[in-house]
Amino acid sequence: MTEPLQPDTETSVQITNLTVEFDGFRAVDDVSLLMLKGQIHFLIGPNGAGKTTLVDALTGLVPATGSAIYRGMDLLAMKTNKIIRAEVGRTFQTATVFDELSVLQNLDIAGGLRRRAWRLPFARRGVPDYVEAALETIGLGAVRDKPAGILAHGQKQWLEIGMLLVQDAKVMFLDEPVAGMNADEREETGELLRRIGGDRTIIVIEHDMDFVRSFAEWVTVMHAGKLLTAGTVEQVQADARVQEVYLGTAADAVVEGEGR
Ligand SMILES: Nc1ncnc2c1ncn2[C@@H]1O[C@H](COP(=O)(O)OP(=O)(O)OP(=O)(O)O)[C@@H](O)[C@H]1O
Repeated sequence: MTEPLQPDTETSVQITNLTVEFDGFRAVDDVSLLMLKGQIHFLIGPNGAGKTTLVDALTGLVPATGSAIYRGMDLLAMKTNKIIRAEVGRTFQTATVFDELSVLQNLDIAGGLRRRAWRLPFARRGVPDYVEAALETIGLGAVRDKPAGILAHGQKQWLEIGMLLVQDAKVMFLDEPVAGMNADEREETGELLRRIGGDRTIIVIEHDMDFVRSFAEWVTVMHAGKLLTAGTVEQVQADARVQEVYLGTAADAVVEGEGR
């Protein structure tokens, strides 16, 4: 693996030779890359490139070989609940909120995951400060007592991000957060990512290239399980191999060892 291109930034997760096999099929094939603190990092690539599987491996959902070092721990050797407690969280392509519970209750329960004790919100008075803060950050104060099930699609995604905030996730993996959103919602989501960035590491799997262009600080491109290339939006867009894989004309254009 080559050295980071931005040596003044701090590595958050160092992934080395990460491989996931399903019955002999390599969905993620020997991927090495760095995720830097304070950076909005996009993971792109055609369907089936292995993006979600990579995040599944980093969040304990599928077994993988290689290593993913975060705060001196190997995420690949940890179970999901331990990974959450280590302040690494994720959202899914389909929002996973509890529809019948209110926005506030969803946030409170997510906070409970971090506190370990499963303290249902009904049993308690008042709203913890960090829940209020998350509510404000995601802009859902006006619907705090509404059941999550009635939220618009975009609002559900923001609630999911709020659920990571109350867990105090320092590394957040977001799987296609703007899929199905209108232009205004996409813009608001991008602004939200900037607001919560700070000292967090934010990894976004995304197909919406306008969104990537507007908000990516770093882009990693995967293709057929492998790392194709990585760089700024401008660098990646100018890379002929990236254009080729998106056009489907260069299935064997993958080069190895181009992480940073
Ligand atoms: N549980 C599984 N068992 C077998 N194959 C799987 C499994 N999960 C994913 N795959 C395969 O691994 C490959 C990578 O899938 P993955 O969902 O990670 O791609 P992706 O880049 O996230 O694609 P998309 O953008 O369409 O979500 C695909 O060929 C997929 O069919």
